[in-house]
Amino acid sequence: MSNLPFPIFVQNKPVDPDNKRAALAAVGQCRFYPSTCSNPSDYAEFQDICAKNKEQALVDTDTPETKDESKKLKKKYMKQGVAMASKYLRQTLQLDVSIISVQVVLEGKHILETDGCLVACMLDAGCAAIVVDGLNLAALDAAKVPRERIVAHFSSSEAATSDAIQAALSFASCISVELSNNSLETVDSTLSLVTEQSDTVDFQLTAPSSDIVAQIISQSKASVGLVDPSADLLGSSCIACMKQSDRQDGLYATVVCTRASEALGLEYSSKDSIIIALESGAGIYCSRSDGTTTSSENKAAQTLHRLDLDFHGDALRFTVTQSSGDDAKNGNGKPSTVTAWGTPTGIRHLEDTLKDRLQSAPEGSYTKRLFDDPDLLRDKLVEEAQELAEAEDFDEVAGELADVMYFALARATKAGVKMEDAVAELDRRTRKVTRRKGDSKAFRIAAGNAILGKK
Ligand SMILES: N=c1c2ncn([C@@H]3O[C@H](COP(=O)(O)OP(=O)(O)OP(=O)(O)O)[C@@H](O)[C@H]3O)c2ncn1[C@@H]1O[C@H](COP(=O)(O)O)[C@@H](O)[C@H]1O
Repeated sequence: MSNLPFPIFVQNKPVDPDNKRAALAAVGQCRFYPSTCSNPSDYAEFQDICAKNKEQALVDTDTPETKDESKKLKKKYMKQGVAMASKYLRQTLQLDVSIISVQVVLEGKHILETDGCLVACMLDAGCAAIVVDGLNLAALDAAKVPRERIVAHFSSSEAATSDAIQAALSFASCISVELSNNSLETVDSTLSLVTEQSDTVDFQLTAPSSDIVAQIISQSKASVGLVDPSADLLGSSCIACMKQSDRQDGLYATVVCTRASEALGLEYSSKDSIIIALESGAGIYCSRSDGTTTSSENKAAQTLHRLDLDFHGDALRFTVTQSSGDDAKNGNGKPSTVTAWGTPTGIRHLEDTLKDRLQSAPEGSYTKRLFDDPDLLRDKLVEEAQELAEAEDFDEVAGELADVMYFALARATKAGVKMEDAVAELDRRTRKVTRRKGDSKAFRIAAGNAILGKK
């Protein structure tokens, strides 16, 4: 994907619909400063997370007599810390880390006093990277995570000397520099210091012109973070970074898809419609016939999660969730629960069928039987999982996998969980840095065997 400028929340709340900033992070990436970007009670919540990590770091696992107990305690604190951080990101800041790359700016003292535990905690909770003062080499070292997950930040171009950048690059694959003068010369000189192919530089700008943003982003390795931008500035800067549309009306083709990457339709975007989409957090597009943005009716129909620019820089993808209910219409009067190409197939079709069965099922529906009999559903899940585990040839594995998917989807549908929710969880897990041992659980095996034995 091509690069778009991203918001840096220094003073502003990341999600703020009242001030027309409902979905700025939908550009795919954002950075936030926990100490200043929201109200004091939110910061207190973040400090509780730091305190929990400190508790984890202080557990003594060196004393042989108490080693096992201490390890358990450490693991317990770790899980508690990750749960607190996940809640803070998702509920308090309303950032969906499963679909956007979220960077959190951490103070060196918090990293050092938690012996790096806070870093692992924030990354396990779904943050894509942590941002640390590039001059604080002790904190960068104490973070103890792969350098791809660390951004070394310099609060001025004067601080980002050649020596300082080289030192920081031992720990971080991304350098971030605050550009107070918006000087393109500084951009060039900084970029020339970062020679490794995969290393990058973020330039942090306050209220720049969209031309400057486009010029910086056109350089390879460079990204731009905008400090507390309005939707207008961010949207205009995004458009400035895109290639000119080859359509006469200047609109950009926009593929609309679900979180599970199913294409729902093709729409068109203009600068105005992108800005309104970022302001409102809805799937808003531009009409090809009269150039107007789609109606407020549409705002209720699609929640915007993310927009991406394609490799060529002239087509967009909007990832949305459509509100369910056959009466929900999008701006073109099409039912929102089906794709522009008619009835879906595959997993989406099965999911829709199962949802229907929950409302009303025909005589003899097996799915209804499963919904009405939780014990049967549990037993079938165990049975089909075992059959999948023991299947041997290609066809057998495919068939058993289909069975497992059917029963698993029946279980999920009964609980109101959608495939998209599982996809979000899988995406969130890709950010984890710690690995669990993952042994099988004896009591679960015994329970499964009891089910299989009674057949
Ligand atoms: N994908 C499935 C599906 N997979 C399995 N099953 C049923 O699950 C039951 C148990 O499956 P088993 O493999 O154990 O079959 P079995 O015959 O009991 O045992 P074996 O002989 O295979 O060992 C059978 O009645 C299967 O028909 C399914 N039943 C329904 N669906 C889908 O769900 C939709 C709605 O189904 P109804 O609710 O029945 O209308 C259907 O249109 C399908 O798309």
